[in-house]
Amino acid sequence: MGTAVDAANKVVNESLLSEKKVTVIFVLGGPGSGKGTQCANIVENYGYTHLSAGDLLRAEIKSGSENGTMIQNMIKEGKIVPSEVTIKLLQRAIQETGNDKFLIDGFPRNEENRAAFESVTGIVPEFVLFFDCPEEEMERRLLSRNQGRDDDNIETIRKRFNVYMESSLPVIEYYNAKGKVRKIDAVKPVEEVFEDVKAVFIPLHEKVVDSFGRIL
Ligand SMILES: Nc1ncnc2c1ncn2[C@@H]1O[C@H](COP(=O)(O)OP(=O)(O)O)[C@@H](O)[C@H]1O
Ligand SMILES: Nc1ccn([C@@H]2O[C@H](COP(=O)(O)OP(=O)(O)O)[C@@H](O)[C@H]2O)c(=O)n1
Ligand SMILES: [Mg+2]
Repeated sequence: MGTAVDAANKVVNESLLSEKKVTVIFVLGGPGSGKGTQCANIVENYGYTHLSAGDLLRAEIKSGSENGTMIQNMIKEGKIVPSEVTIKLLQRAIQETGNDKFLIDGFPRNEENRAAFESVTGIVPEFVLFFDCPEEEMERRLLSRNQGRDDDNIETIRKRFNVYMESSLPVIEYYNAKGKVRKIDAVKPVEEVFEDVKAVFIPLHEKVVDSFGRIL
């Protein structure tokens, strides 16, 4: 049961979100597991808005915000930025779009992220799409990503893997215990991984039509 403050926050945020029912899917998996790549495919096929927590943080650095230096240092060290910063960016992005369904990629990355998002927004994810990939494959992909990222070097990558094992996997376990994890074998080629992703999304989006052609 949440506290009175949690309940009050939830009411405020529900009204901020115009009491519209917002559908959220968390997209999780280690660094380099293919979250961003598959989110782009899902957006194209199923009309979700993709919100990458890492992209929002990098945009915040570029915008010259007062938090920029702190965020830049944490990313370089592979550390997780305090929830209040990331959640504000996610909330703003959710409110800016006209859409009502979102893929939230790379968030929550630790227990603090998870609990704060739930109490601040009142949003519970439909499910968690989890890209499961061995570390050596993720390392190979990150080292050849070539997006000019400060954190795609072997020293930071090792730190990110440690943070993933210690802080992010427990969040996936938390949702797994609630039956909310849809696990995808992410080591296969992009197209094959997307076939498995589609198998998760098709049942959500297929229309059931009766014998008169009416959508039920
Ligand atoms: N299934 C795959 N097989 C091989 N390379 C992949 C696959 N999925 C993504 N990649 C590549 O690996 C790198 C990391 O992918 P990305 O989607 O950025 O992962 P994440 O967002 O989980 O860090 C990118 O260069 C991407 O093109
Ligand atoms: N919820 C989040 C997500 C990312 N980040 C930071 O942003 C970095 C890059 O995240 P990302 O999701 O873009 O990285 P990938 O998993 O896509 O490689 C992380 O290593 C963290 O330093 C964070 O602090 N909190
Ligand atoms: Mg990514």
